[in-house]
Amino acid sequence: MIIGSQTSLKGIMQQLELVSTTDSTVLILGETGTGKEVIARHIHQQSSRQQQPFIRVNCGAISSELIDSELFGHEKGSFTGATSQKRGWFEQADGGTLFLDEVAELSLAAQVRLLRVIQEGSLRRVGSEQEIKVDVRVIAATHKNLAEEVQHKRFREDLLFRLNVFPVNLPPLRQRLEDISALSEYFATTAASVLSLPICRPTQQQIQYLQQHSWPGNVRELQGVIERAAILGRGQKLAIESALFIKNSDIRLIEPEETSFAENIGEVQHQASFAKLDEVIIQHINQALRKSYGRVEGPFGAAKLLGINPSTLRSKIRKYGINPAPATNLR
Ligand SMILES: Nc1ncnc2c1ncn2[C@@H]1O[C@H](COP(=O)(O)OP(=O)(O)OP(=O)(O)O)[C@@H](O)[C@H]1O
Repeated sequence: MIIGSQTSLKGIMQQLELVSTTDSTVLILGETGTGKEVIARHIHQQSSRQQQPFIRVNCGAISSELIDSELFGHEKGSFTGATSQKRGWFEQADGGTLFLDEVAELSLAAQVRLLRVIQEGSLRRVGSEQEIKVDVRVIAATHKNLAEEVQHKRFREDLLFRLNVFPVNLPPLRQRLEDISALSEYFATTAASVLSLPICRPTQQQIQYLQQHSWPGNVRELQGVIERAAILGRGQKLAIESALFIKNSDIRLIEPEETSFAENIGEVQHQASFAKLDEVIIQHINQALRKSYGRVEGPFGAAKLLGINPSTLRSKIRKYGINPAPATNLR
């Protein structure tokens, strides 16, 4: 279920309708938690490959020594530890879709080989001279600014051109506040079912409260907050203020009590009324970071805007767990 397909994501969904049925490579760009994988799966499901495998590979999670073998497979004995022949992700996705998540994390050497497979539609397993034909649709995603990565020579320009046939820019949640209501309702319903609790829907006032948050973790963060709110509310209400408070404040505030977590809820809710100052500070810092494109220091940095020392700002960023990265679209 893609929430927002009739609102903030409507334009994107219309584009996806056009591209899904083709075999075009798609590059999905967006901050962490904006729904890149959700979109990749949707493209696959709308394509003629829907009955074939959809394989997701987190390129950032594989060590550079193993990446070739993981992507392209290997022959028995091709390196120490290669005790048997192995088909790589490309071969496993044959006929279907390979979703290369965090593609910017690939080493430059792996990028060369990836480009070759995409262009030629064939690969060689590690330790083999034999060309194997593969029919794979590639969808790649990253939260990084690839143009910047190319500039810093961390990403190959030719691969970017090849991947960037059809770019999809997913906006961060703070730029699609109109979806917070539907997303919260959806997550509240799924949380209730998972937790076997009665469904509690967010009130209008709670939606407005949620819309004031900056959501550096985007939809994933909202999902976590709503689930926590359902637990804290024990099936009677969504305890949203407490859920956000626990996330943003020092968790030790509620730990010293020897009583159970559930018994602490009343206390936490009482403390939550004092949490607003933290919330304001976080939002203000986020606003300054957005204005300064994530720069902390320097004449155009966020510290200057806020009138504080960069080191003070850094310690606040750490304290509040703020993500200082700017919006990462291809510019
Ligand atoms: N539009 C949406 N409708 C419903 N659920 C969504 C939507 N967007 C994201 N989600 C949910 O939010 C969570 C994060 O989404 P997803 O994993 O697709 O994000 P991502 O951008 O791929 O994250 P990362 O960059 O960290 O890999 C998932 O649980 C997903 O189901």
